Amino acid sequence: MLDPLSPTFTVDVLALGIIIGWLFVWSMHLIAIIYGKYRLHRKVVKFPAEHPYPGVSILKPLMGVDPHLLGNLETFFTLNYPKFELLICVEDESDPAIMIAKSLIEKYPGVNARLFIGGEDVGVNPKINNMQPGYAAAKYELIMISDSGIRVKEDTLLDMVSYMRDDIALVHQMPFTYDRDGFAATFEKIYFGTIQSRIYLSAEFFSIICHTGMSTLMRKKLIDEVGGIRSFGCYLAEDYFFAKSLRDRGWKSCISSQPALQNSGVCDLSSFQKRLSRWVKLRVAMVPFTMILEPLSECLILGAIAAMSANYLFKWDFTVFYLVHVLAWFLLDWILLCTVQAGSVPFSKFAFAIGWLFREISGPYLFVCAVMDQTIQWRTRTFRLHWGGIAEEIKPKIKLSKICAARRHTSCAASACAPAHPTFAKLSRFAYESTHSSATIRRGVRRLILQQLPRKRAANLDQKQRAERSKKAE
Ligand SMILES: CCCCCCCC/C=C\CCCCCCCC(=O)N[C@@H](CO)[C@H](O)/C=C/CCCCCCCCCCCCC
Ligand SMILES: O=c1ccn([C@@H]2O[C@H](COP(=O)(O)OP(=O)(O)O[C@H]3OC[C@@H](O)[C@H](O)[C@H]3O)[C@@H](O)[C@H]2O)c(=O)[nH]1
Repeated sequence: MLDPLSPTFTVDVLALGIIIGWLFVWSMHLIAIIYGKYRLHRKVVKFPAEHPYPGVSILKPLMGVDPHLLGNLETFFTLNYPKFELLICVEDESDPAIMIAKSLIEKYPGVNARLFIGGEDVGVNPKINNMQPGYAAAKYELIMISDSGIRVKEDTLLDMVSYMRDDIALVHQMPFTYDRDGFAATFEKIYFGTIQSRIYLSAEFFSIICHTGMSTLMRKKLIDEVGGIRSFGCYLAEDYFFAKSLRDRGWKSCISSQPALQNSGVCDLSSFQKRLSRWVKLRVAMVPFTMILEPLSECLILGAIAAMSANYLFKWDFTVFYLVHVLAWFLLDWILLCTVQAGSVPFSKFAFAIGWLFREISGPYLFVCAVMDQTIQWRTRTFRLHWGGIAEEIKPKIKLSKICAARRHTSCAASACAPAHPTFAKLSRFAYESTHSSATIRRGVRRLILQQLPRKRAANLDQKQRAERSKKAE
């Protein structure tokens, strides 16, 4: 029994609290697996004939090109849904994504698709600024926001709309990944299919807001009620605040049955870790309790403190407790991943073990690094977040005209490579994610081209640029 007068009372309570928290996390494992099996990958329920489908305006904010953009975007042109429009938004008039969008618009004249170039400066969030002209032109009652790296199945929109019941205002797809090759892709799938799915499905089960805005369907009139998407432009995590604003007005949100298939052509460990680190900073600023709970809910950390507590309270062997804890966690993560994938994963169990260990070891380290650094880098811009989630741009975007020159360089180089050539992805990432000056970008792009293109092609490219420059000088 706990005795408040005992000198060890505080330690006793702490140890007991840790064991209760540890049991709670195990219940989250079970909830995620059971709820995931029940909620995900269900057959799409069609509307009865007398009930017309609501129209959907799909906003596609694009920035830059990667080797999968064409294929991903094309899946939206082949959606099986009776009434939708595609509003493709590109901020920069020299962005090569425009060419891709135009080629698809031409290829599918039967699809109601329009291109909005230039964006509108309505806040700090560049994704909102980019989408604003498209949003202003949207004519249907539902809007879908879908990021550039998302791929859809023919019936994805039907699936999402079927969850938009009378009391629901927001339906989102739980982030997951499309099957791709390579260790980075394996790592991404493991991250989204284990830790992220566990939190997402448990939060959904307990009706806690946990909305990532890569693929979201919302009632437009409810967003218009608070001034449209421009009212969320002061936040970087507009997705969380969309859900919060609707929840505060008494509306519900839910996940759809199909998880989101992220299929960006830029798939490497460093970009992914940067993205996760940006998300950690957003979460900590918006929901500060995650600063404590997030590291404490990591397998290796929680296992260690729970083993110490069990050893202190019940004299159980630390090492045996810890090893059983890690093994059971690993097995439940495998089951959850298979549940979210709904089929076999595109890698071996050995690859899973390596990827899982790497995720578990790097997760806490990444978290600490993210919390220590106050600034947020998103594509070409740098921001600082204030408590509550309001963002401020601290390093203005590299001047448009300058970065355009670097981008022209990139697309020129890209057309010289085969589209699937790894150089293409490298060049895109370099030019679009870089916060260096445009001269540095140009130098770097040039170095990459010279390193990786066959000599003759590189020389041609160089000659072409020199000719261009002397023409300009004239
Ligand atoms: C006793 C254990 C409690 C566990 C607390 C776990 C804390 C969170 C741990 C890991 C985070 C995993 C990722 C969750 C998905 C969020 C992805 C994301 O960051 N997206 C942002 C960018 O798009 C977006 O702006 C953020 C949206 C949601 C942020 C809110 C996160 C809070 C989640 C808390 C859920 C606790 C569920 C526990 C159930 C009782
Ligand atoms: O400057 C930018 C950056 C991004 N975007 C667009 O915003 C979308 C998401 O961008 P990224 O893929 O870089 O970022 P993430 O996947 O991390 O986004 C995620 O986290 C931040 C949230 O605000 C987003 O809603 C969520 O999708 C893309 O469609 C991209 O084209 C812009 O339009 N302009």
